[in-house]
Amino acid sequence: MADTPFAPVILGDEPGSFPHSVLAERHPAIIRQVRDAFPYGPGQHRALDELLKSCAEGAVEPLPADAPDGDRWQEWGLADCAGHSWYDVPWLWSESYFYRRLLEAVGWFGPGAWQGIDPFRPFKRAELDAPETDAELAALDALPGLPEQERARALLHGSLWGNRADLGFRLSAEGAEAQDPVPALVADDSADLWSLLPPDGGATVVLVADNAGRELVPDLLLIAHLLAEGRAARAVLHVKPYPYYVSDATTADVVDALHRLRAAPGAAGEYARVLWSATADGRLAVRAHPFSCAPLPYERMPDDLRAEFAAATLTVFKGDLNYRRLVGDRRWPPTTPFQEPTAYFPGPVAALRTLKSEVITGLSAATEAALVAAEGHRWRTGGTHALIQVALK
Ligand SMILES: O=P(O)(O)OC[C@H]1O[C@](O)(CO)[C@@H](O)[C@@H]1O
Repeated sequence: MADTPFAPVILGDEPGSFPHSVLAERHPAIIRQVRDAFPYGPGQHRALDELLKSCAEGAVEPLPADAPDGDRWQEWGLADCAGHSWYDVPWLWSESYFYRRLLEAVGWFGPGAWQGIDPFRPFKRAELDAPETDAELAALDALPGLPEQERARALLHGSLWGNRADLGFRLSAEGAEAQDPVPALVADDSADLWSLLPPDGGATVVLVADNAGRELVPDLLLIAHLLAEGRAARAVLHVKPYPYYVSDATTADVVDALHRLRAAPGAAGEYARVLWSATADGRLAVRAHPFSCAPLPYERMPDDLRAEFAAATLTVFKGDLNYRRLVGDRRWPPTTPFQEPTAYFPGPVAALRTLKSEVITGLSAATEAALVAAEGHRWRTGGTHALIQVALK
């Protein structure tokens, strides 16, 4: 990291900036949507009102004294952030704490009848049940006739572009889904990725998942392919321990996605059978580590997680938020080599991400110049560009 230029941490304090709009507009919109989606009682409505007020004009408040994860949040910086405006603490921290507080407001942490009821479930289910998902699954029937490398590439790109299916993003980026993605990737290290996963190579692949539904389904299909072709002998899927950033995948969402696949006709059902037997014999494991919902960059991961990533042949981080946490949520010069901010990572690491926030590394100067000339600042946050970046060790 010695040669890496100083890159300031992103805050949400600049009116008109993208991070500011997430705090000022997206979070209130999410509260409204959740409130409308459930027959909550007066206590929950009051708690949601208080959260709305706090987000709009207040300061970050401590957790209740009996919060089950109070100690963890102290470790994660709550004492430093409490009392400050949501806009003046690191944006990554504010966003994560917002979801933590929202879950508390609706009773997720219990005790009581609402304990464990995911406030985002109706949105995630609607997406999984949408006709677009049927069409995407039916398209898999074209794959069995193709050479393995082409199938592998198609499934890798399916997983990559699946990251556009992000419900939180769509809430405030009206029309984003309808815009055509720009097919050329702004960075493409996929040759390095495949070099780590040759057929019958016996690799262990860790996939740090992002969204449920139409992102998780192609992630699972990619895993099924890696296992079926021996490109991976074992896979570990990391999901969130609690609902987060609206559509992030939890274990319940993995179960829903697997049921959806298993019920599908044709090739999709075949992939489901591969996954189902791999979970039964331990070749595919699901983990929900508390740090997956931490408001911190992965550079500060705990030792057990570091050991797990160190033992993997390749760890794949999906999506925008995981990218922010992998490289650090900072204003890097875009030409900073991806290898520099990920130098701390204990093994080979890949990022598959569509660009939905301002953080970016690893671009060539020519690519950056072309993006700026064509779109100004918009390419960073519009969700129409994507990248595959790999840091080999
Ligand atoms: O689902 P993804 O790809 O992680 O994207 C979620 C992104 O949405 C945001 O809330 C705003 O873009 C970011 O904080 C986050 O990076």
